Amino acid sequence: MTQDDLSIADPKMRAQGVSVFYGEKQAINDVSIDVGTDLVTAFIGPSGCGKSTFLRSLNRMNDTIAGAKVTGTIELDGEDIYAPSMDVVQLRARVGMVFQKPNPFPKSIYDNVAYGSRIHGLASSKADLDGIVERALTRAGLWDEVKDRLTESGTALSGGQQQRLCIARAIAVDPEVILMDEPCSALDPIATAKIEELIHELRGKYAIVIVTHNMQQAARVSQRTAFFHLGTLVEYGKTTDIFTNPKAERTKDYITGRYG
Ligand SMILES: Nc1ncnc2c1ncn2[C@@H]1O[C@H](COP(=O)(O)OP(=O)(O)OP(=O)(O)O)[C@@H](O)[C@H]1O
Repeated sequence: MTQDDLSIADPKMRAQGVSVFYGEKQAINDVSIDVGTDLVTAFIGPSGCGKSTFLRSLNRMNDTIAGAKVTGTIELDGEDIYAPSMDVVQLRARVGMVFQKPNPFPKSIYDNVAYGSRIHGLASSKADLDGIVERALTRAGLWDEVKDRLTESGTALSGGQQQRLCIARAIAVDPEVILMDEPCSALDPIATAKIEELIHELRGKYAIVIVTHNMQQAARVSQRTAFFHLGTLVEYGKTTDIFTNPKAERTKDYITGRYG
């Protein structure tokens, strides 16, 4: 793997020698990567290269897939997230996830955002919870559009609004990292632009990792890019370097559209 001058002195997350298996099949092979606190990191690569698999290993979502096994180490602030003592529910609050297809709960807009805070007991009163919901919706750029319809179902919103609702739901529990798995792939260009804008605004508040098929999107939203191919991390570097001066032949071929 080619990796230079990444200077992430104090990484939020550090993966070392990570491999992921589905039964006998190995989907990720010996991947090591640091995720920076104030950065947006994009995972790119052709379909099936393992981007989503690796992303899911960062908050143990692969635990929910029968037969999936992760080896190597992944740390959050230096703490092994696969240690037996790790509380997976807490972990997933600290490392939140936004999926490809917006997946609001069939509950009110308010309850969607309040859900995690209720589970984790983060609010001491109704007024406190109201504040958490308003702050999360504001941060997700949705408050003005929904403040007068908080009791309506989250599923009644447009696709782009639903995705911002899911981002608000992730934000509401005060995560440290937000993982986004192709968050715009089901959205039109206007809704996509809003999510990209939002990613800019959220940068610095959370470490963000985004899987995207769209190389222009990776170039627009991220400061670090990791290029995966056939389960390996081929190249990881500053986004500008990856797109203007890739070191590996395979990266060059991919970003110039020769495959994928
Ligand atoms: N639940 C699963 N069970 C078995 N194999 C899986 C499972 N999920 C993914 N795989 C396999 O692991 C490999 C990596 O898949 P993954 O979805 O991580 O790739 P990806 O790069 O995110 O692809 P895409 O861009 O198409 O979403 C593929 O060969 C895929 O078929």
